[in-house]
Amino acid sequence: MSNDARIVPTIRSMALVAHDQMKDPMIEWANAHKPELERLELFGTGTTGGRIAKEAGLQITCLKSGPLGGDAQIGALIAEERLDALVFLIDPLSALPHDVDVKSLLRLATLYNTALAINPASATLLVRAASIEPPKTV
Ligand SMILES: O=C(CO)COP(=O)(O)O
Repeated sequence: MSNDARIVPTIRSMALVAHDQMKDPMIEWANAHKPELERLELFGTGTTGGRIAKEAGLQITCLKSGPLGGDAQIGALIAEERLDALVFLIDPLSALPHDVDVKSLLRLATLYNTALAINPASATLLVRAASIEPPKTV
């Protein structure tokens, strides 16, 4: 990825992940942003992705459930540079048995400069930005 692309990224693919307490907000958010999301290649962890497919009617590739390796699979997509953006609605009030996987995913998103939103407000700004074509470089 060139330096320009790292500063003004093009977003064509996005992963959607939500902890249990954040799944209802994720569904509400996905329904509110369906037109923008339909233009992207979507990936999701098992339960989040399944609910988005069913309750928002979006086409999404569902990986394993987060605690069973789904977070690691999303991290692998990032490491393979196959993912442009991640919306990860994190529950700030619960302890999670797979916290190491959550940390690893956030670390990889940071390392690879993946566009990242961890709450609905920033996710909205991210998906809006994703629908704007970046300026052409000369
Ligand atoms: O646990 C998760 C993210 O850490 C989400 O996984 P599910 O979408 O399978 O619930």
